[in-house]
Amino acid sequence: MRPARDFFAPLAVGAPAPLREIPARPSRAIHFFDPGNEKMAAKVPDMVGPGSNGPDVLLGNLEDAVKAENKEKSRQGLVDIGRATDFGPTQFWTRINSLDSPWVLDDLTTLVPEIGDKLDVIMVPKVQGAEDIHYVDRLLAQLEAKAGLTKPLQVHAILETARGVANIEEICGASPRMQGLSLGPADLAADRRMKTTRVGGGHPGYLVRQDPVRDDLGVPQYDAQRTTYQQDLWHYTIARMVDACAMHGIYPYYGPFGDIKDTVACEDQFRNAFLLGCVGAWSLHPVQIKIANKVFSPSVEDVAHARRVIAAMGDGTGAVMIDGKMEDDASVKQCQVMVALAEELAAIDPELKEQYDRIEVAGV
Ligand SMILES: CC(=O)SCCNC(=O)CCNC(=O)[C@H](O)C(C)(C)COP(=O)(O)OP(=O)(O)OC[C@H]1O[C@@H](n2cnc3c(N)ncnc32)[C@H](O)[C@@H]1OP(=O)(O)O
Ligand SMILES: O=CC(=O)O
Ligand SMILES: [Mg+2]
Repeated sequence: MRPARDFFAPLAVGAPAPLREIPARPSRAIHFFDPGNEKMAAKVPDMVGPGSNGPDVLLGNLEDAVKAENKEKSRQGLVDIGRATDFGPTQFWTRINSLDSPWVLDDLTTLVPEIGDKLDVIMVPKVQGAEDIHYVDRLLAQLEAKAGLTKPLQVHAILETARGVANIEEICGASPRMQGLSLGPADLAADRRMKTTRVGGGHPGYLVRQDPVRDDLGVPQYDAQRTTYQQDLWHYTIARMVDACAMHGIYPYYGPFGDIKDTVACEDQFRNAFLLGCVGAWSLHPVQIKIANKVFSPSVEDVAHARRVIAAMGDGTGAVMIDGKMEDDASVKQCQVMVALAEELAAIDPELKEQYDRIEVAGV
């Protein structure tokens, strides 16, 4: 067991000191691209920069969705992009191959010396427990020291095995490098033996049905028309993820939504995650970037309301009535979360800033 006083000690001589706090950088869309796919890679330079059209995070994916014969090409493509690109305010992440794969060691021993100074976060798939994070933690420290890096790399774990979900709290607290968790619904479904064939989203068979109406004699009419309500397959896991991340001061994300054409359901799934406490989601196709940017930015109406409550609450204690509703110490804290997020996003998104500023000018 590592005693508390050693938690923030570097794990290799010469490695940078771990961060005491994970910075709250906007990361509404984590946009996946295959760095070995020339067409996708060519689009990366135009996706960099402030504003609501690009993603907050560009992630070069080396794991699933990259064919085995292309692993090396994709890794080299990522190095080339990392070297050639000035990412400005856009974060640059990678998803390495899984820890039991034949590629991951080369991923880390190549990426850290070559582009470790450009990378912000390393996403680790199929994390099973704290032992996986400890392995990556020590190896990164050794590689950072060797490469002379001055900024520690952060680590993001994908929650996509039943064991990972069972060990969620220890994963979040395994290292000061831990930046966040993403739900990996596709692998998680397979690992749990769920009877689905989709990448995220809902399922029409997962529902509850209204009780049968009864006739005048009180006999239930089972065959009569009854409303059904589709339920969210991912509610339990997302809620667990949000609590574990909040407890450890790190950030929860919804993962992939594979039905690219169904932008409406994608928006719904992202919004559920946003309302429950997630800060972003993955985008697999350029069309999903805009959806994530919209959903994970507080609405102008919510920000206006939150500012009114904060102004009315003065020092933040007591109770007031606004529009017929009671507001007190607890609701003002929710409003502070909303306004703090709006301010973070406005700092990197000029279009949003203009919208949020307009309500201030209008004096709402
Ligand atoms: C369960 C998991 O692990 S999820 C994470 C792993 N999966 C991924 O990373 C998938 C990433 N996305 C993709 O591979 C692709 O978007 C696909 C396969 C889903 C769809 O690809 P396509 O059929 O080519 O989509 P489409 O024809 O609409 O593409 C339009 C253009 O956008 C480009 N494009 C598509 N996806 C991306 C992307 N993620 N990033 C950048 N450009 C992209 C295409 O290359 C194409 O370019 P072109 O106009 O120059 O020809
Ligand atoms: O990697 C993501 C997933 O859903 O699996
Ligand atoms: Mg996966």
